[in-house]
Amino acid sequence: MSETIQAPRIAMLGGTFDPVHLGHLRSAVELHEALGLDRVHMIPAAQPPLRGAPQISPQERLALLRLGIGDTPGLVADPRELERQGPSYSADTLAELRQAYGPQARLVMALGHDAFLRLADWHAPERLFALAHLVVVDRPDHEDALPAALAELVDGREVDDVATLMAAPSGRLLRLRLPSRMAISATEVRRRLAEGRSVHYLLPEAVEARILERGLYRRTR
Ligand SMILES: Nc1ncnc2c1ncn2[C@@H]1O[C@H](COP(=O)(O)OP(=O)(O)OP(=O)(O)O)[C@@H](O)[C@H]1O
Ligand SMILES: O=C(O)c1ccc[n+]([C@@H]2O[C@H](COP(=O)([O-])O)[C@@H](O)[C@H]2O)c1
Repeated sequence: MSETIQAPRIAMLGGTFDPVHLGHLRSAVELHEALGLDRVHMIPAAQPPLRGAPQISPQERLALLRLGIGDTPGLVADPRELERQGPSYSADTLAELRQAYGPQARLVMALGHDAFLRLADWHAPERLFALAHLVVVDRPDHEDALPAALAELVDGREVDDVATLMAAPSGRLLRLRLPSRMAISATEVRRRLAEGRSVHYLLPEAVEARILERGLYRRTR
Protein backbone atom coordinates (compact mmCIF):
# COMPACT_ATOMS: atom_id res chain seq x y z
CA MET A 1 0.00 0.00 0.00
CA SER A 2 1.44 3.36 -0.94
CA GLU A 3 1.39 6.03 1.71
CA THR A 4 1.10 9.73 1.01
CA ILE A 5 3.50 11.57 3.25
CA GLN A 6 2.15 15.04 3.86
CA ALA A 7 4.65 17.85 4.23
CA PRO A 8 4.43 19.35 7.73
CA ARG A 9 2.56 22.64 8.05
CA ILE A 10 4.31 24.92 10.50
CA ALA A 11 3.77 28.55 11.49
CA MET A 12 5.89 31.04 13.33
CA LEU A 13 4.07 33.75 15.24
CA GLY A 14 6.78 36.03 16.54
CA GLY A 15 6.19 38.92 18.86
CA THR A 16 7.51 41.13 21.56
CA PHE A 17 4.83 39.62 23.80
CA ASP A 18 5.23 42.42 26.34
CA PRO A 19 3.06 40.76 27.63
CA VAL A 20 1.27 38.00 25.70
CA HIS A 21 -2.50 38.62 25.63
CA LEU A 22 -5.65 36.89 24.43
CA GLY A 23 -5.46 38.61 21.02
CA HIS A 24 -2.20 36.73 20.36
CA LEU A 25 -3.40 33.41 21.73
CA ARG A 26 -6.80 33.39 20.11
CA SER A 27 -5.18 34.32 16.77
CA ALA A 28 -2.72 31.44 17.16
CA VAL A 29 -5.54 28.95 17.84
CA GLU A 30 -7.61 30.21 14.91
CA LEU A 31 -4.58 30.17 12.58
CA HIS A 32 -3.88 26.60 13.62
CA GLU A 33 -7.40 25.67 12.66
CA ALA A 34 -7.78 27.79 9.51
CA LEU A 35 -4.48 26.66 7.95
CA GLY A 36 -4.63 23.05 9.16
CA LEU A 37 -1.28 23.50 10.89
CA ASP A 38 0.69 20.88 12.73
CA ARG A 39 2.30 23.43 15.04
CA VAL A 40 2.42 27.15 15.75
CA HIS A 41 5.74 28.31 17.19
CA MET A 42 5.13 31.39 19.29
CA ILE A 43 8.53 33.04 19.52
CA PRO A 44 9.33 35.98 21.79
CA ALA A 45 11.87 38.38 20.30
CA ALA A 46 14.85 38.78 22.62
CA GLN A 47 15.68 42.11 21.00
CA PRO A 48 12.86 43.35 18.71
CA PRO A 49 14.59 45.01 15.74
CA LEU A 50 12.31 47.99 15.14
CA ARG A 51 11.27 49.15 18.59
CA GLY A 52 12.77 50.18 21.91
CA ALA A 53 13.60 47.75 24.69
CA PRO A 54 10.56 45.90 26.08
CA GLN A 55 9.52 46.72 29.62
CA ILE A 56 10.33 43.29 31.08
CA SER A 57 13.13 40.80 30.34
CA PRO A 58 13.02 38.22 27.54
CA GLN A 59 13.03 35.45 30.16
CA GLU A 60 10.02 36.95 31.94
CA ARG A 61 8.14 37.43 28.61
CA LEU A 62 8.88 33.79 27.74
CA ALA A 63 7.68 32.62 31.16
CA LEU A 64 4.39 34.52 30.71
CA LEU A 65 4.01 33.07 27.21
CA ARG A 66 4.50 29.54 28.59
CA LEU A 67 1.84 30.19 31.22
CA GLY A 68 -0.51 31.63 28.61
CA ILE A 69 -0.15 28.67 26.26
CA GLY A 70 -0.42 26.08 29.02
CA ASP A 71 -1.28 22.80 27.31
CA THR A 72 -3.10 24.29 24.30
CA PRO A 73 -2.85 21.68 21.52
CA GLY A 74 -0.64 22.74 18.60
CA LEU A 75 0.86 25.83 20.25
CA VAL A 76 4.44 25.91 21.53
CA ALA A 77 6.44 28.61 23.29
CA ASP A 78 9.72 28.58 21.40
CA PRO A 79 12.76 30.11 23.17
CA ARG A 80 15.11 30.08 20.16
CA GLU A 81 15.46 33.86 19.78
CA LEU A 82 16.66 34.11 23.39
CA GLU A 83 19.58 31.92 22.43
CA ARG A 84 20.96 34.38 19.82
CA GLN A 85 22.83 37.64 20.30
CA GLY A 86 21.90 40.93 18.63
CA PRO A 87 18.60 41.98 17.03
CA SER A 88 16.08 39.14 16.65
CA TYR A 89 15.72 39.06 12.87
CA SER A 90 12.83 36.92 11.68
CA ALA A 91 14.79 35.82 8.59
CA ASP A 92 17.32 34.11 10.89
CA THR A 93 14.56 32.43 12.87
CA LEU A 94 12.81 31.20 9.73
CA ALA A 95 16.13 29.83 8.44
CA GLU A 96 16.43 27.79 11.63
CA LEU A 97 12.88 26.49 11.30
CA ARG A 98 13.43 25.65 7.61
CA GLN A 99 16.54 23.73 8.59
CA ALA A 100 14.62 21.86 11.28
CA TYR A 101 11.57 20.93 9.18
CA GLY A 102 13.16 20.46 5.74
CA PRO A 103 12.65 21.88 2.24
CA GLN A 104 9.15 20.45 1.69
CA ALA A 105 7.61 21.81 4.89
CA ARG A 106 4.95 24.46 4.42
CA LEU A 107 6.43 27.20 6.55
CA VAL A 108 4.30 30.24 7.40
CA MET A 109 5.28 33.47 9.06
CA ALA A 110 2.10 34.89 10.58
CA LEU A 111 1.83 38.52 11.55
CA GLY A 112 -0.77 41.17 12.24
CA HIS A 113 -1.60 43.83 9.67
CA ASP A 114 0.12 46.53 11.76
CA ALA A 115 3.42 44.61 11.71
CA PHE A 116 2.97 43.77 8.00
CA LEU A 117 2.75 47.47 7.11
CA ARG A 118 6.41 47.89 8.16
CA LEU A 119 7.68 44.77 6.42
CA ALA A 120 9.74 46.62 3.79
CA ASP A 121 11.87 48.04 6.66
CA TRP A 122 12.71 44.59 8.04
CA HIS A 123 16.06 42.91 7.68
CA ALA A 124 16.32 41.01 4.33
CA PRO A 125 12.58 41.13 3.46
CA GLU A 126 13.03 39.18 0.20
CA ARG A 127 14.65 36.39 2.17
CA LEU A 128 11.51 36.03 4.26
CA PHE A 129 9.60 34.97 1.13
CA ALA A 130 12.39 32.62 0.07
CA LEU A 131 12.01 30.86 3.41
CA ALA A 132 8.28 31.04 4.14
CA HIS A 133 4.80 32.14 3.19
CA LEU A 134 3.39 35.21 4.86
CA VAL A 135 -0.05 35.13 6.40
CA VAL A 136 -1.34 38.53 7.45
CA VAL A 137 -4.01 38.59 10.12
CA ASP A 138 -6.45 41.50 10.19
CA ARG A 139 -6.60 43.52 13.38
CA PRO A 140 -9.37 45.96 14.21
CA ASP A 141 -8.28 49.56 13.57
CA HIS A 142 -5.45 48.61 11.19
CA GLU A 143 -6.82 48.97 7.68
CA ASP A 144 -4.29 51.36 6.12
CA ALA A 145 -3.23 51.10 2.46
CA LEU A 146 0.13 49.48 1.68
CA PRO A 147 3.20 51.74 1.37
CA ALA A 148 4.75 51.68 -2.15
CA ALA A 149 7.87 49.69 -1.12
CA LEU A 150 5.69 47.03 0.48
CA ALA A 151 3.33 46.83 -2.51
CA GLU A 152 6.40 46.22 -4.69
CA LEU A 153 7.76 43.57 -2.34
CA VAL A 154 4.53 41.54 -2.33
CA ASP A 155 3.63 42.11 -5.97
CA GLY A 156 2.44 38.87 -7.61
CA ARG A 157 2.63 36.85 -4.39
CA GLU A 158 -0.91 37.17 -3.09
CA VAL A 159 -3.21 34.14 -3.20
CA ASP A 160 -6.87 33.88 -2.24
CA ASP A 161 -7.14 30.60 -0.39
CA VAL A 162 -5.36 28.18 1.91
CA ALA A 163 -5.14 25.37 -0.66
CA THR A 164 -3.17 27.57 -3.09
CA LEU A 165 -0.93 28.79 -0.28
CA MET A 166 -0.17 25.26 0.84
CA ALA A 167 0.56 24.02 -2.69
CA ALA A 168 4.12 25.40 -2.32
CA PRO A 169 6.63 25.44 0.55
CA SER A 170 7.16 29.25 0.58
CA GLY A 171 6.89 32.52 -1.34
CA ARG A 172 3.16 33.34 -1.19
CA LEU A 173 1.03 35.83 0.70
CA LEU A 174 -2.43 35.25 2.16
CA ARG A 175 -4.51 37.79 4.04
CA LEU A 176 -6.84 36.25 6.57
CA ARG A 177 -9.74 37.62 8.54
CA LEU A 178 -9.97 35.32 11.53
CA PRO A 179 -13.34 34.83 13.25
CA SER A 180 -12.45 36.68 16.48
CA ARG A 181 -10.76 39.94 15.68
CA MET A 182 -9.83 41.13 19.12
CA ALA A 183 -9.10 44.77 19.78
CA ILE A 184 -6.52 43.94 22.44
CA SER A 185 -2.99 45.34 22.37
CA ALA A 186 -0.05 44.94 24.72
CA THR A 187 0.25 48.74 24.78
CA GLU A 188 -3.24 49.01 26.28
CA VAL A 189 -2.50 46.19 28.75
CA ARG A 190 0.70 47.92 29.92
CA ARG A 191 -1.11 51.25 30.21
CA ARG A 192 -3.84 49.73 32.34
CA LEU A 193 -1.37 47.95 34.59
CA ALA A 194 0.66 51.15 35.04
CA GLU A 195 -2.52 52.95 36.08
CA GLY A 196 -3.61 50.16 38.42
CA ARG A 197 -6.70 49.43 36.29
CA SER A 198 -8.16 46.00 35.54
CA VAL A 199 -6.76 43.75 32.81
CA HIS A 200 -9.18 40.95 33.59
CA TYR A 201 -10.33 39.02 30.48
CA LEU A 202 -7.62 40.67 28.34
CA LEU A 203 -5.01 38.13 29.45
CA PRO A 204 -5.10 34.44 30.34
CA GLU A 205 -5.79 34.20 34.08
CA ALA A 206 -2.43 32.59 34.87
CA VAL A 207 -0.62 35.43 33.06
CA GLU A 208 -2.64 38.06 34.89
CA ALA A 209 -1.98 36.34 38.22
CA ARG A 210 1.79 36.26 37.72
CA ILE A 211 1.94 39.87 36.56
CA LEU A 212 0.00 41.06 39.60
CA GLU A 213 1.93 38.83 42.01
CA ARG A 214 5.27 40.17 40.73
CA GLY A 215 4.10 43.76 40.33
CA LEU A 216 5.16 43.78 36.67
CA TYR A 217 4.36 46.87 34.57
CA ARG A 218 3.44 48.87 37.68
CA ARG A 219 4.38 52.51 37.45
CA THR A 220 7.52 53.11 39.54
CA ARG A 221 7.46 56.37 41.43
N1 LIG B 1 -5.21 41.50 18.98
C1 LIG B 1 -4.47 40.96 18.02
N2 LIG B 1 -5.02 40.30 16.98
C2 LIG B 1 -4.26 39.80 15.98
N3 LIG B 1 -2.91 39.89 15.92
C3 LIG B 1 -2.29 40.54 16.93
C4 LIG B 1 -3.02 41.10 18.01
N4 LIG B 1 -2.14 41.68 18.85
C5 LIG B 1 -0.93 41.51 18.31
N5 LIG B 1 -1.00 40.82 17.15
C6 LIG B 1 0.10 40.45 16.27
O1 LIG B 1 0.95 39.57 17.00
C7 LIG B 1 2.33 39.83 16.70
C8 LIG B 1 3.07 40.18 17.96
O2 LIG B 1 2.49 41.35 18.49
P1 LIG B 1 3.15 42.20 19.65
O3 LIG B 1 3.85 41.30 20.61
O4 LIG B 1 3.88 43.35 19.12
O5 LIG B 1 1.78 42.68 20.39
P2 LIG B 1 1.04 44.06 20.32
O6 LIG B 1 -0.21 43.91 21.09
O7 LIG B 1 0.94 44.54 18.90
O8 LIG B 1 2.07 44.94 21.14
P3 LIG B 1 2.29 46.52 21.30
O9 LIG B 1 0.97 47.12 21.65
O10 LIG B 1 3.31 46.57 22.40
O11 LIG B 1 2.83 47.00 19.97
C9 LIG B 1 2.32 40.97 15.65
O12 LIG B 1 2.38 40.38 14.37
C10 LIG B 1 0.97 41.64 15.89
O13 LIG B 1 0.49 42.28 14.72
O1 LIG C 1 13.40 40.75 11.08
C1 LIG C 1 13.16 41.96 11.24
O2 LIG C 1 13.87 42.86 10.74
C2 LIG C 1 11.96 42.35 12.08
C3 LIG C 1 11.59 43.68 12.21
C4 LIG C 1 10.48 44.00 12.99
C5 LIG C 1 9.78 42.99 13.63
N1 LIG C 1 10.19 41.71 13.48
C6 LIG C 1 9.48 40.63 14.18
O3 LIG C 1 8.08 40.79 14.05
C7 LIG C 1 7.43 40.31 15.22
C8 LIG C 1 6.51 41.40 15.73
O4 LIG C 1 7.30 42.49 16.10
P1 LIG C 1 6.70 43.66 17.01
O5 LIG C 1 7.79 44.67 17.14
O6 LIG C 1 5.47 44.14 16.26
O7 LIG C 1 6.33 42.99 18.31
C9 LIG C 1 8.55 39.92 16.18
O8 LIG C 1 8.77 38.53 16.05
C10 LIG C 1 9.74 40.68 15.67
O9 LIG C 1 10.98 40.05 15.95
C11 LIG C 1 11.24 41.38 12.73
